[in-house]
Formats: sequence, structure tokens, C-alpha cells
Amino acid sequence: MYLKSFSHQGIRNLASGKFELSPALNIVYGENGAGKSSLLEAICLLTSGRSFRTNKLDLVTNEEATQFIVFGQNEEQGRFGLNYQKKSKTKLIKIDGEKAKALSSLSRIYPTQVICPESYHLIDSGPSERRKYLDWCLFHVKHQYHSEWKQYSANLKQRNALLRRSSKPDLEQLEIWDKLLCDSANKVNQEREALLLQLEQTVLATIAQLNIEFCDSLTMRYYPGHSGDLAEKLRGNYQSDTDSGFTKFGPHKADIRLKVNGYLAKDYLSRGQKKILINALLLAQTNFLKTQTNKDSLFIIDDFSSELDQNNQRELLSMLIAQNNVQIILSCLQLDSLKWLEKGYNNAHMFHVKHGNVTPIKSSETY
Ligand SMILES: Nc1ncnc2c1ncn2[C@@H]1O[C@H](COP(=O)(O)OP(=O)(O)OP(=O)(O)O)[C@@H](O)[C@H]1O
Repeated sequence: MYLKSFSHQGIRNLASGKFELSPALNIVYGENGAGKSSLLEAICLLTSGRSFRTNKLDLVTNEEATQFIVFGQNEEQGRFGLNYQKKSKTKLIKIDGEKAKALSSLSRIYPTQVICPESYHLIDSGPSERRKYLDWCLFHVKHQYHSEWKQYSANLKQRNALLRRSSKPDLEQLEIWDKLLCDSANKVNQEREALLLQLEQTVLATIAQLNIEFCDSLTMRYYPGHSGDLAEKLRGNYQSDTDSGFTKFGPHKADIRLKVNGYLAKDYLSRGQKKILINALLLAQTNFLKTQTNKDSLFIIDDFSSELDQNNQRELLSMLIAQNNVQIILSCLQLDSLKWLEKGYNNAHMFHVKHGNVTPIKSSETY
């Protein structure tokens, strides 16, 4: 299954448009400021309900427009889309003529991976990016996980509300909420830990396929957001949790400890090496998903040539193309850097972007 066609209206500097996509490789090219990232962002909004550049949808909406609309079509769902209204801040999601409540119904259709300058947060930033990485897999692989996580979040919210009610801990009430929180935390931790063990094997296999020797010794370990027993940890911190009005320990603070040669990847690897590892981590997720659920993925790569050197670009793109389960949409400034692809850029669908206008171009005319 792949995204066959895509249409957009009211997105940043882009003029409205509709075009057909290739199930394999799609190349978006054009000068700086033409609108390439905006186009990729629009596709990402359709397939994940989110932008990879901002969480403020007002910024994505054309400055003179009151709304944006993105629509796509595939064989299974028919037409599906997202409409955002700037004034009321409402999002309307439609899948095959039916209204859907949550953005998650869009992201279930196409598991979407994005490689962009912000992807590097996965290694360099705090734990939340790594939790997202793990939860992304769980979301697509284990359907019950979404409700288990929602249950944990609801319990956490209640406990935090209780902490804020008074400057003295309400011991009786806290005990009740701790029990519920620990039960739901156990479920979340068990799912995450089990999945990470499996995922680590796929990551190592992908690293071997991509010949990333500096990552031979990579380990991925789950840290559940506390040491020792969670119930005890919570009990030992009643006063400090009440002072801050926030629960300090639990799966909402979990992390994946990524280590190479025994050191944290963020402290040990060079910037270039981190980029290569992140690509392998994302590619591994895609492979994992295929083996677990038979689902195909969409891979969005923004500003392809600036992110990796020529050799690594080739390794990554060749491997993505060889997957057969990945639809690729990449943007670049110039096509020269992709001339190593087979004649006609592997029959890619090509899109030239100029001053916000997207024009499909025959690949044979540009090669
Ligand atoms: N809400 C908006 N409304 C109208 N135009 C916008 C809006 N947000 C950004 N722009 C403009 O859209 C243009 C396209 O930006 P975009 O980042 O998509 O370009 P790009 O082709 O990816 O450029 P680069 O190669 O330099 O990364 C920019 O000139 C930007 O100022």
C-alpha cells in the first residue's frame, strides 16, 4: 500500500496543487526558499497529523489563508485528509468520507519516518525523543499499547492534580493513586522492554547491512524512569513531589540508553557518525514494522544532500530503494548529487518547486 496521490491547499508559500506519487522514489527539487520542505511537511501532516518543523499549525497555514487542507488517496482507505481552521484551531479528519476523531487515525494509515535536521535530537536531546522512537514502534505493532499508555497518562494526571491540591501530601489519597499508577506503569514498562529487546536485533542487523563498523558494539537498554521499585520510589518522594506538584519517577521519564563501546552515543560519536546511526535506527524501525505487521512505510528525507556525505547518501538510498516496502519522498537543491542512480533516477517521480509552484517533470527530461 502506498500514497498514490496528494493534494494541498493553504500550506505556507505553496500554491494549491495535486499530483501522483510513485510507490518507490519521489524527488522534489528546487532552489533555496522555493517550498520543498513545505511540500514534504504537507505530506507529513497528512500521514502523521504533525509537522516535522513546528507544532504550531498556524505557522504552517499560509499567512493570508484561514485554513489548510491536505488530502491523499490510496487503495485501501480511498480518500483521506486533514483540514485545519486557523481561527477556531479545529482539525477535521476525514477517512473515506467518514469523520475521524483523533489524529492517530491518520498516523495508523502510513507509518511515516522523517529525516530532517531535527532528527538528530534522537541522540543528542533529552529522553523524550527516544521514548517517542520506542512508542512509535509500539503504537504500530501493539494495538493495545495506545490504551495502556493513555491509562498511565490519565493516572499520572490525577496524581499530579492531587499533589497540587495542598502543600502537605495527602497520604491516604496518594496511596490509592500510587497503586493505580504502578499497575499501569508496569504494563507500559513491560511492553517497552520486550519490544526494545526485539528491536535491538533489527537495529544491529541494519547496522551490519549498512556496514556501519563504528556501531558494531551498539547496545540499546531500557531505563524505566526510576531505579528500584517504583512504589517505594514514589513513597520516598511524597514531600518533594508535593513541593514541585509533579511526579518525578515513572515511565513518563523513561529513556533508551544508546551505548557504543560502553559510552553513551551522544557523548562518544562524532556529528557525522550520529547522523549515520540515526538513519540506521529509523530504517530498522521500518524493517521491524514490516516483519511484525507487514506494513509499508513512508520515508520523508528533507534536504537529502546536506545531511550526509556522498557515500552515506548512496548506502542509505540504495538500501531504502532495495526494501520494496518503503515509499521515499526526498528533497534536494540540485539533481546532480543523485546522478549515480540508474538512468531516469530509478524511474522516480520528479517534482520541480519554484516560488511555491510544484510542477511534475518527466525524469527522462532531467537525467
Ligand atoms: N505561513 C507561511 N505563509 C507563507 N509563506 C511562508 C510561510 N511560512 C514560511 N513561508 C515561506 O515559504 C518559503 C518556502 O520555505 P521552505 O522552507 O519550504 O523552502 P525550501 O525550498 O525547503 O528551502 P531550503 O532549500 O532553503 O530549505 C520561504 O520563503 C518561507 O519564508
